[in-house]
Amino acid sequence: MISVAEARAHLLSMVQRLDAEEVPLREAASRLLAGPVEARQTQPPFAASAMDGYAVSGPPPAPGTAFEIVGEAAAGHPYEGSVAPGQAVRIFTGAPLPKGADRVVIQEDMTREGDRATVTQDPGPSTHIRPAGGDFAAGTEFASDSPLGARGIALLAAMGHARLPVIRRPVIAILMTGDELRPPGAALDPGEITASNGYGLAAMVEAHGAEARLLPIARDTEESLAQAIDLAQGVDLLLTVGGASVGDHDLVAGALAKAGMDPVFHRVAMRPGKPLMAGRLGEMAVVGLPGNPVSAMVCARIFILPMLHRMLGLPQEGPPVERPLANDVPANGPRQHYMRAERLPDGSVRVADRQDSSLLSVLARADTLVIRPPHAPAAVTGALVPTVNLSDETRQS
Ligand SMILES: Nc1nc2c(c(=O)[nH]1)N[C@H]1C(S)=C(S)[C@@H](COP(=O)(O)OP(=O)(O)OC[C@H]3O[C@@H](n4cnc5c(N)ncnc54)[C@H](O)[C@@H]3O)O[C@H]1N2
Ligand code: MOO
Repeated sequence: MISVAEARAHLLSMVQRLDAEEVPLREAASRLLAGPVEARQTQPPFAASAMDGYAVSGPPPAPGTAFEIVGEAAAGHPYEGSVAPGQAVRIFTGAPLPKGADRVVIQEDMTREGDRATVTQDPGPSTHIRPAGGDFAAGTEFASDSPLGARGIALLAAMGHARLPVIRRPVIAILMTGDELRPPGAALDPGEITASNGYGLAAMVEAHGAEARLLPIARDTEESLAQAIDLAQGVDLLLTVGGASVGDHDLVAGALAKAGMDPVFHRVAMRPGKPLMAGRLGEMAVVGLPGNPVSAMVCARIFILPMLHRMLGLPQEGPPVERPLANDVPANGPRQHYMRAERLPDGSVRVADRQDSSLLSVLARADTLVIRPPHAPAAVTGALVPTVNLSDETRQS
């Protein structure tokens, strides 16, 4: 059995950053830019009025100064002439500043009668002008190593990008296996249970930028598994779920070997997740997750998300955060234990009483995994323990 760290290193070495593809701006949200892009234009493209008022030339006019109104400038409707001393152009927010104008006096500080406008109070020093390029100049670089969010999309739109180069979405096939499994909602015959973890895995990888393909549930026969593995050909990563252990009906490793998979490892000193296996099938990485729902979800959090981050070119997450325990935990056995826990308002973590790897209700309540290294001695309330955040699973930028 290899350690968690060894398994993670193997798994990361099985994938690499994917190629770029170009997508319309409207499809770029939550995608990763493949590299820096440059502003295609200057913003604002021209000096513009920031207020509704009168464009005039010269220093701030004193109260009582009168101007002759020679024209009008509105957003999208420039005034083509120029403004001479003593003249004013009626101007609205967003309009290009006319030639010769040095400032905008806001309309609250002026009064108008026909073609004359007179300053009624000190307009102060502000010019109320947005200079050309005040936001950014053509050629300004935009780079981001996190998924594009609303603010980035708005800026890239302003920079004039109708299409953007983004990292291709990894395609992940998810294959649940087992004669006992029925889809959610289907009636259960004796001995049958509802398949659950594949749906959770799909939600998790989709929240992190992958395209998930949930394959039809395979039966515990070589033919059914071979057929399902065949359906997955061409994806970046195949996740099988179940049938990974040592029982007579655990046929997945055999079926993958028969399909030509080069095994990389089988079994990891972790809990849950001992039967985890991995290999390469042509260009495709394959990870065999244990069938127990919590085992599959925990292994995906610990191993599949880092693989996904590598494929997307995202930085790997930092080291585990240490938090104080809110209750005592016993000494650990030989496998690294990822214990389901809840963060309390004071920042401490309460480890759940029941840690069986079939208990989805406990996992759903948890927001943290407390990491207990192999052979860790008992730890008491208040002791600092390394933790993994589970709420990241549903992050969506
Ligand atoms: N003699 C041994 N038995 C077991 C060992 C062992 O080392 N020696 N390991 C145990 C551990 S740890 C785990 S984890 C399980 C995992 O085994 P498999 O990957 O072969 O999983 P299955 O046997 O197919 O299923 C386990 C359990 O989970 C249920 N299941 C399976 N798929 C799903 C699904 N998609 N949705 C919901 N539930 C699912 C399945 O019905 C079983 O109850 O092996 C131990 N045994
Ligand atoms: O490793 Mo199993 O996943 O403990 O339940």
